[in-house]
Parts: sequence; C-alpha cells; structure tokens
Amino acid sequence: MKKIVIAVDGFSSCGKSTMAKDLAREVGYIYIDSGAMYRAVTLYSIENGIFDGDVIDVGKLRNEIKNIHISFRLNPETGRPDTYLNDVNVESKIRTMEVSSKVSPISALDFVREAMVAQQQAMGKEKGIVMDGRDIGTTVFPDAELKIFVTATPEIRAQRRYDELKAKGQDASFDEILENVKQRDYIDQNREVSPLRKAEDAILLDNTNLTIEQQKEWLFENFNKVVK
Ligand SMILES: Nc1ncnc2c1ncn2[C@@H]1O[C@H](COP(=O)(O)OP(=O)(O)OP(=O)(O)O)[C@@H](O)[C@H]1O
Ligand SMILES: Nc1ccn([C@@H]2O[C@H](COP(=O)(O)O)[C@@H](O)[C@H]2O)c(=O)n1
Repeated sequence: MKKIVIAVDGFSSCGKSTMAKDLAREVGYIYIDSGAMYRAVTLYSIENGIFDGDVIDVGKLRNEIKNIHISFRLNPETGRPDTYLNDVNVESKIRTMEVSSKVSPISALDFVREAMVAQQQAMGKEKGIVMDGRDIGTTVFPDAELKIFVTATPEIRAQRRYDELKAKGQDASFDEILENVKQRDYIDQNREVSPLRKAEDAILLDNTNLTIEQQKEWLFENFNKVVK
C-alpha cells in the first residue's frame, strides 16, 4: 500500500490529536503533534526568563532558538509519543494553562515558525506520517495527499477539555478554558505568518455532534479512499 502524508488542522481542542493518533496507530504511521512543539518553545521561554509577565523578549528568544531541540519518544506505558525538550520529558508540563495562555503569541513569531516548520518537514520526508496542527495542510505539507480541517463549537471544545482535566484530577475552570480556546483561535487566525486557515483542498469535519468512535471511522474511510 502506498504511504501518504496526512495533515489534520483545525481549531484548538476540537479532537485533532485524538483522531490523528488513532489513525496513525491503526495504519502504522508516525504521529506528530506539531502543537506540542510550539508548547515546548513556550515552556523553554517561561523557564529561561524570556517572558516578563506577558511580554516576550523577542531578541533573546531569536538568539536562543538554535538551542531549543524538540523530539518525540514513545512512552511504553501509554503507547503514545511524549514530547522532549532538550532531552527532558516535558509532556505534562507543556499541557498546563500557563503554557496554553502564552503559546499563541510565541507561535506567531516568524523565526519560531521557520525553525519548527523545517523540523516538521524533515520528519515527513519519508511519508507515512499523520501530523496535526494549524498550518500543516497550508504550509508544512501543501502537497499532503489527505488534508482534514476539524471544527466544533467553542463551548463543546471547552467542555471536552474541562472534562479531560477533571478526569485527570486537575483543577479547572470552564470559563477560563473557554476564554483560552477563543483567544487562541483569534490569535491563530489573525497572525501574519501561516494563519489558521482551511486549505482549499482540505475536507471539512464538524465533529460537534460526533463521538470519538464516529470521527475515527470517518477519518479511516477517507484514508482508505486515498490509499486504495
Ligand atoms: N468527538 C469527540 N467527542 C467527545 N470528546 C472528544 C471528541 N474528540 C476529542 N474529544 C476529547 O476532547 C479533548 C480534546 O481533544 P484533542 O486533544 O484531541 O484536541 P486537539 O484538537 O488535538 O487539541 P489541541 O488543539 O489542544 O491540540 C480530549 O479530552 C479528547 O478526548
Ligand atoms: N501547526 C501549529 C500547531 C500549533 N500552533 C500553535 O500552538 C498552540 C498550541 O497547539 P495545540 O495544538 O496544542 O492546541 C496553538 O494554539 C497555536 O498557537 C501553531 O501555531 N501551529
């Protein structure tokens, strides 16, 4: 069977990575969460004095971007890839509300995007990859054989994230999550470099009223149409 590149883009917390991971596991492809890479750069910035409150020291980050190495390694317990920042596992640290609230301004910086896109393109050279994010079908892999653009209402997305955090026993405020989802969507859609857009040849999926199982089947059917 031929190997392809699958780009899954869309709004924050709508289920992109859930779908992408399931498909990758089922068909034996590599899965890459490109959002985790921007989150890791944000965590580095928080931990290395690049933020003063919400203000970013752009010059310092520009000088240090070459020192930021991000990789993914399979976690044998979860069967899923964990994110490593300079060889340290940061998978849970990058999922905090602090990182979520600072990631979109970091990801709007042109030199940050250049560095991440170069790494993402290198990861997809051999094909057989499912990557999710915001600009995968438009910028990273404009020639991807299958492009999906996922959306759902902000309220349902915030509810899903809230339920997830609660299930993990973490403190969470629905209103704070909803505000963060809306704010990131706004910054992601309105930044100058590679804004969040549906690629013209992407298939739109509104999963507001779909279960995880239903969206998984939908994606699998679309994958089969392309590879067979
Ligand atoms: N169709 C669905 N119905 C209910 N819950 C869902 C559905 N799809 C995903 N979820 C849940 O919603 C939450 C967010 O999903 P996921 O992390 O896949 O979103 P994402 O789009 O990758 O988010 P992010 O933009 O932060 O990377 C998770 O808890 C996931 O289990
Ligand atoms: N290709 C991408 C992926 C993500 N971003 C930015 O990172 C933020 C976090 O991503 P999640 O997928 O974990 O929600 C997101 O809000 C974007 O600002 C990006 O710019 N490009």
